[in-house]
Amino acid sequence: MATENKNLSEYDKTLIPDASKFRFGIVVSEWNDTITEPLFQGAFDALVDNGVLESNIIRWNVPGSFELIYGAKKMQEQMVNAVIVIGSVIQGETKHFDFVCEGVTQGIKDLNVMRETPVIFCVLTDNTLQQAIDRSGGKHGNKGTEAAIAAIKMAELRKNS
Ligand SMILES: Nc1c(NC[C@H](O)[C@H](O)[C@H](O)CO)[nH]c(=O)[nH]c1=O
Ligand SMILES: CC(=O)[C@@H](O)COP(=O)(O)O
Repeated sequence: MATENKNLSEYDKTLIPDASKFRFGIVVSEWNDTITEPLFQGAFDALVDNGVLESNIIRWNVPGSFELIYGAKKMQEQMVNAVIVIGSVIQGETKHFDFVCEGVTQGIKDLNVMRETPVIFCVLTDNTLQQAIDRSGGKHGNKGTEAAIAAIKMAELRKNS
């Protein structure tokens, strides 16, 4: 199902596990911060809306999405139940978009494979700025909200497995 058929901000609180005892690390890319800041706010608000204490949410910034890999790796070493990485990669004139997107995707995948702390992929990879706006609080909702719910569910799965 494409994003255009699903609002990223919608969730049923009755289906979300109790997150009041969980700690979360959020690593935020500074590139395209007009997009990554609303994504962070969406994630932060959703975590708090589901019982997470504000003091149990750690935020670190990194320069760009490619650095999310290292930031997430170091965040996994903190006492957190799950990590969320937040980035916005927007197509430019060159193939750099392809390499950044592939690199971040593979790097975050590797961290999920090699380590115990789940890392949630909240990295928008858009053709245009408008597509990014639409997915960071615009007409399609906020992917940060979606990522927060995924983080809670994966923290619960880790606790029970
Ligand atoms: N063009 C975008 C970048 N590029 C920067 C890289 O992520 C990285 O910081 C740099 O190559 C140094 O290692 N980053 C984004 O997050 N979004 C972009 O659109
Ligand atoms: C994803 C990028 O690195 C890209 O936005 C940079 O733009 P350009 O390809 O025009 O250098």
